[in-house]
Amino acid sequence: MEKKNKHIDRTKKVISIHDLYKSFGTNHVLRGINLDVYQGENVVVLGRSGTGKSVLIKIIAGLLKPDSGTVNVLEQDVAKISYQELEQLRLRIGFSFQSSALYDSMTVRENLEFPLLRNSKDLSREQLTQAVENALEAVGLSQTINQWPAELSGGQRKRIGIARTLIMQPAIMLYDEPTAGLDPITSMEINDLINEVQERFNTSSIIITHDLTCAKATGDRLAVLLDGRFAKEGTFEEVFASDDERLKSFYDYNFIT
Ligand SMILES: Nc1ncnc2c1ncn2[C@@H]1O[C@H](COP(=O)(O)OP(=O)(O)OP(=O)(O)O)[C@@H](O)[C@H]1O
Repeated sequence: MEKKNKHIDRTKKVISIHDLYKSFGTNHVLRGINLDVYQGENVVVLGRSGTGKSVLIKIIAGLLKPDSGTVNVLEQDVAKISYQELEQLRLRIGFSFQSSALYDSMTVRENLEFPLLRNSKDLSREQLTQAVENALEAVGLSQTINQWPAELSGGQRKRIGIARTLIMQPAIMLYDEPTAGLDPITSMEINDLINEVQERFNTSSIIITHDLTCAKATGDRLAVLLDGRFAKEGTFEEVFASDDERLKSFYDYNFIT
């Protein structure tokens, strides 16, 4: 799918990270991260295994505390707000984890109802059903409503996981390795879905991956994490036109189409 870039509002920063540092003991993982994500923008964070991509999105979601620096999400400083405010903020952030993390003992319908029942207790049965049907329709899997996760393919489970986050109408989507473990065709479908979600719900997204096909298909902008900092930012073409040998070798080892 061609990306159009028309949806980005550069006057609104939904995520703004300044001079972020995070270490675990002597393991200095993030060493001066700066990143702005604009309304409607898909930003891909690329990096090799263990470079701190997951740590970064956990900090954005308030699941880990930074050692220093500021992390503003939807105009709130995640390190400074109260626990209650953080809980409210998290409701506006949708996570798509590496594993789709569906509950195997629940049908697709029950999996999707679960976050709604936990967070919006006064919904009627009709409203719940409507929300579930809308979310399933958005990911193209209306027919699976009464199925069990075990009956679905890996790609379908991934889509249901995305539907379960969409049901909360998030402003921000965080995708952690959305195409990991999927075949190339299914990966392409997930890439298309990420773009469709962006266009339909006007979300802003951070997509962390080392799949360059995914990065090229979904990223309005790429940021390459190397040695705890963003070594390069720009469009796919800008990043990989660079003379930096580290980027060249990343490209050579990872690009497959
Ligand atoms: N809670 C934690 N406690 C201690 N060390 C941690 C913790 N979380 C992450 N780390 C360390 O931080 C580093 C970065 O981990 P992270 O999971 O962010 O990597 P990644 O870039 O997401 O890798 P991958 O692509 O393999 O998922 C690793 O060295 C990891 O061991």
